[in-house]
Amino acid sequence: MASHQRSTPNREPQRSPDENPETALETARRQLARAAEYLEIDDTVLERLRYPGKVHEVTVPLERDDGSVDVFTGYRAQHDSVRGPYKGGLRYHPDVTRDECVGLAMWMTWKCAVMDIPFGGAKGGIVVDPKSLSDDETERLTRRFTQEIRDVIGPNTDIPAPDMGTDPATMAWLMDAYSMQEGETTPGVVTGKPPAVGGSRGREEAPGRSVAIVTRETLDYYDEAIEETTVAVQGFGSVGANAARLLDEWGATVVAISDVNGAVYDPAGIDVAAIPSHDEEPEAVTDNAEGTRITNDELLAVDVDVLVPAAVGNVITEDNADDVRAEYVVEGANGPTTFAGDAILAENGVHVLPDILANAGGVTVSYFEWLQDINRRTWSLDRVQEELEAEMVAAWDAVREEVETRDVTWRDAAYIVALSRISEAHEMRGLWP
Ligand SMILES: NC(=O)C1=CN([C@@H]2O[C@H](COP(=O)(O)OP(=O)(O)OC[C@H]3O[C@@H](n4cnc5c(N)ncnc54)[C@H](OP(=O)(O)O)[C@@H]3O)[C@@H](O)[C@H]2O)C=CC1
Ligand SMILES: O=C(O)CCC(=O)C(=O)O
Repeated sequence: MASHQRSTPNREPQRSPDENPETALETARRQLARAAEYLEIDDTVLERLRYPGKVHEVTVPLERDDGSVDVFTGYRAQHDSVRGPYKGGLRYHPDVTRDECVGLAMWMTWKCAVMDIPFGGAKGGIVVDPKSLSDDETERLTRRFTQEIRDVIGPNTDIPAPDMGTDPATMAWLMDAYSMQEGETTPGVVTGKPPAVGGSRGREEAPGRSVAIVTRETLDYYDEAIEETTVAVQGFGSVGANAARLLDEWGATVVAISDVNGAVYDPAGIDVAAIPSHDEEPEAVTDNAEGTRITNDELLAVDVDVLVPAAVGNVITEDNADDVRAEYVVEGANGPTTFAGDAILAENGVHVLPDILANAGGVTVSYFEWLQDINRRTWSLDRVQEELEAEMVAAWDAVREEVETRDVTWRDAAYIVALSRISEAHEMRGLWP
């Protein structure tokens, strides 16, 4: 094991779920408990799923451009690998915590299962504001972080990918740092790389594309014409910008978008293709989009048909869920709705298409990328988009079937699909070595 790395087995004190209910981990555990009520899952399997398999905490020193040294903390939480290698993104953000990584890793386990992808769930990150780093500093930080987690990642063990604050360039540095240590080029260790170094065409836009596909299928199911639909999107990064642009292309009117500094609202529609995404130019929405300036909180309450929260977690809570006027909430971000907020939306008849389904295009194309890497093949963009379309429609349909047969919410239905597959795999493999 690399120096500075501390692996902690499952030693968390048993706490009531009422304590600290707003964390990603508590929300994930409450959602798990709720979905389990619909299924006959072995208690020991259920208890196991409440905890991560392992959480790795590492110290990452960084030499700044001026020669000074700062020290950052990084995590890799590995939740469950019963269906395949751990899989999930790396987040560079000042609010990254151990518990947040564990909650996000749990969601990855469910997400891969709802898509029927042979991967488990992981998530990691570094507690850092990426905007405070130069490109050279980001590269050095990423290479050192890779060195610290090298022993616990690999193409058959745990395969990282981008998340908030990381991008294809970050993944290329990770792949290079890992490959240098291995002594051979190992593209399958990470996904979301640039196509020049084994990345898949279409990966960057994939989570936004899946948000758009899930929105389209759902509107169609409820007999709503997409051309008559208005949409508000919070966050204009990999997920938000691509979702907004596709929905606009398919005929919807995007009336509100946002970045970290606030939102812009124009009931006549915003030309989303003309606004740079976060990857192209951070904070570009409030600098470029024309319309009325509103806050990110106000965006959640805009009178639209579809609301796509695609930035940070915990934005729809018990305090503001009643203000949501959209009929459909399609979760682009991971965990944008708290457990209490979700209950209010359900009571108000709002259809919530959950994150583990809606933004799963990212990990699905990551799976395609991994297949291309380990088989040394390259797929065309058309093939990636066709296969993503087919996978998303199949997953949406499996969830729709549970919605209809059990008369449950879309979130509960997605959890039922995922948990059935995971618990069956656990029961077949057995708990003990
Ligand atoms: N990237 C991926 O493959 C996937 C990401 N996700 C999830 O989607 C969400 C967004 O990720 P991604 O698009 O990659 O992130 P990016 O870093 O590409 O973009 C994030 C966007 O959100 C804005 N933003 C940041 N903080 C806030 C805030 N507090 N309030 C409102 N807007 C904010 C940013 O604004 P600014 O430009 O001003 O900084 C930017 O527009 C996350 O929850 C992530 O976990 C889910 C599936 C896959
Ligand atoms: O592409 C991946 O492996 C995971 C992306 C991710 O972190 C997510 O879906 O939340």
